[in-house]
Amino acid sequence: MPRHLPGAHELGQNFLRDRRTIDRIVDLVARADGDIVEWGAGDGALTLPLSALGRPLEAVEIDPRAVRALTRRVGAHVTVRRGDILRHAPTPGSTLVSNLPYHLTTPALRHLLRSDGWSRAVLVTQWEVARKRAGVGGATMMTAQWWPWVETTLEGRIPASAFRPRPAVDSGLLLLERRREPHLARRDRRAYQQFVRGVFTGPGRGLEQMLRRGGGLPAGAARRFCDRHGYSPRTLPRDVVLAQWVEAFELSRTRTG
Ligand SMILES: C[S@@+](CC[C@H](N)C(=O)[O-])C[C@H]1O[C@@H](n2cnc3c(N)ncnc32)[C@H](O)[C@@H]1O
Repeated sequence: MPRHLPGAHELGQNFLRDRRTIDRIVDLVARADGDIVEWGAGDGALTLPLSALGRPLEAVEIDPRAVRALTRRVGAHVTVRRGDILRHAPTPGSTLVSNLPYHLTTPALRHLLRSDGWSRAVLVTQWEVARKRAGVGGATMMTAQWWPWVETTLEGRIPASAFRPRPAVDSGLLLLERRREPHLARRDRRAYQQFVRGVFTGPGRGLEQMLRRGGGLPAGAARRFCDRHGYSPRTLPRDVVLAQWVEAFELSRTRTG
């Protein structure tokens, strides 16, 4: 019996067909040196223009038909590998590029953030995801958890008409850069991320209560923190900006009322 191969839709195969968008992505990648890693190469819409930069390029793709076809079209400095992006570790110092398959956006972002190798990432995601990840109109828990180490910038909107087949929604172009000078030490990452999770998921109606009950801040410290930054009882964790997350985390560790 033939082995089942997932169809184009199941694999999130919405290929980029817009020259200007492809050029913008290549331009963002060209601003840094080092190896390039592409997650989800598909038919090479990005792989081939990226390969013209002449840098070592590793392209990972799960669809064996696409891997075979693309392998025939690239030069010796490009490796096309069949693999799962959720298990792939980008090489140290690399720039990671991906027009992410829609159905894997969140796990792929999580996997990317937990991988230590890459230094920048240029990503295409659904528009709403891109806005949220960049903290536009409020930060998500994942954004806040990685903010001290990774800067995320929304580089623009990509119309649905730039893809084939055409998806239901527009996309966004995201640039993630690992900070050269992080706002917290690497050794604090686990504790900081647990603190942010505690505040986001903590019981309470507004930030002050959530800082106390979810983040463990003494009552007086939580109140003074909110007063100092003009946070009202209706302020939510998503309204807190990077510098104040770091400050609240430091306060949670001093634990003086
Ligand atoms: C949105 S398409 C992008 C294709 C191409 N890079 C482009 O921009 O036109 C996503 C690609 O990821 C591939 N893909 C889906 N799931 C994958 C996985 N778990 N690991 C590797 N590639 C995957 C799909 O087969 C598809 O080629």
